Amino acid sequence: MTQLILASSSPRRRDLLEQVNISYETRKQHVDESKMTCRSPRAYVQALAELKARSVPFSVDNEVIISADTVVSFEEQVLGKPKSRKEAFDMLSMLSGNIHKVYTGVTIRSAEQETSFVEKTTVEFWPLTKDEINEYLDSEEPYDKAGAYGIQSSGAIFVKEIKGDYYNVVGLPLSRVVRSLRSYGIFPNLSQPEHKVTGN
Ligand SMILES: Cc1cn([C@H]2C[C@H](O)[C@@H](COP(=O)(O)OP(=O)(O)OP(=O)(O)O)O2)c(=O)[nH]c1=O
Repeated sequence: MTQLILASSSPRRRDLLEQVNISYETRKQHVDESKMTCRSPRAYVQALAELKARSVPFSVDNEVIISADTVVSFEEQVLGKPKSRKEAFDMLSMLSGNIHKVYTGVTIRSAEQETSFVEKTTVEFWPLTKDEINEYLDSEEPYDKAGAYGIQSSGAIFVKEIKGDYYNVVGLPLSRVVRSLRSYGIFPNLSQPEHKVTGN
C-alpha cells in the first residue's frame, strides 16, 4: 500500500490532511530556509518546497513525500515568519488596510515521479490600529506564521476579504493537493468525515 509522508513540522499541515481523512506519517525536513536567496515569491516557495521534499529520503518502497512552503508577499517584499516582535509589528503595519498575496508551493514526489505547483490567494486587511497590533503580538500566535498572522485563529479578525483557496493561506491548498495525490494512488476517506486520523 502507498504511504504518504508529510515532510513538515507544521501543525497546520497535519490538521489539513486530517480534515479530509488522508492517512500520513510525518518525517522532519532539514532545509535551512535562511540560506535561500531572494527571488519572486512564486519561485521562492516552489524552490523551497522542492528542497524540503528532496531532503527527506525514502525508507521503504511505495512512499510518497509531500512538502510545502508558504510566504506572504506585499509590494515586491517576501514575508516569512517574523524573527522578533518588532519585525512582526512592521509586517502587520505594512499589511494593515492593504491587499497582499499568500503563496504556497507544494512538491509531491515518489521514486517514479515528482510534481510541483504554486497556489496564490489574495487577502485584504482592514486598517489596524497600533493597539490592535500590539495586543495581537502579546499572544504567541504570530511568531511561527508567515506574515505574522494566522487566518485560522485570532488573525481572522484582520481579514476584510479573501480571493482564492482559504486553506492555501493556512499552509496547504487542500483541494489541489488532494487532486494531485490521486495520481500517486493516495485518496481521502470521504465516507468518514468525522473520523480523526492520527499521524505520527
Ligand atoms: C499566512 C498564514 C501562515 N500560516 C503558517 C503556515 C506555515 O506553517 C507557516 C509558514 O512557514 P513554512 O516555512 O511554510 O512552514 P513551517 O516552518 O511552519 O513548517 P515546515 O517548513 O516544516 O513545513 O505559516 C498560518 O498558519 N496561517 C496564516 O494565516
